[in-house]
Amino acid sequence: MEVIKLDELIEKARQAREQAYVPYSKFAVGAAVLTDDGHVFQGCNIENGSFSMTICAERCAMFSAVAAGYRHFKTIAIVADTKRAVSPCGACRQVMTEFMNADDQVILTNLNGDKIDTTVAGVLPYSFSLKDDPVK
Ligand SMILES: O=c1ccn([C@H]2C[C@H](O)[C@@H](CO)O2)c(=O)[nH]1
Ligand SMILES: [Zn+2]
Repeated sequence: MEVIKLDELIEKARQAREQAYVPYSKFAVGAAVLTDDGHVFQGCNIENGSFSMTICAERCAMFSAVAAGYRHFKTIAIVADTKRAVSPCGACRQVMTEFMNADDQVILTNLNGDKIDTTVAGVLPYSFSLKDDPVK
């Protein structure tokens, strides 16, 4: 299996951003997740006239990987045309905790090339986990 470089994953996120369906916000976001065996899944934000039905690029990419049978990703890269590296919303951070480990890699970037190389715990410290449930 070919080893994918971080720059290639970011390029996949940029390509996915081109597919964003954003007639309402005009704010296009792209994401790409890397699985343990080197597969890449892309996602873009997809809006809806019933606004709350919108899905973010990050969850689109993660759910696409899950639908293909993957249950763990080691890296997610996110890109938007923002002044600072784009930051994922709370819902997407929570979904990351379901399918990634606390020390797995989260890359926040923008079209200017600003880059923040952080982790799941970095974007969501003290995250909720069912592992804390004493009944389990
Ligand atoms: O991290 C984020 C934040 C927002 N959006 C989308 C949702 C909506 O389509 C638009 C504006 O919130 O950006 C994402 O895709 N990812
Ligand atoms: Zn989100």
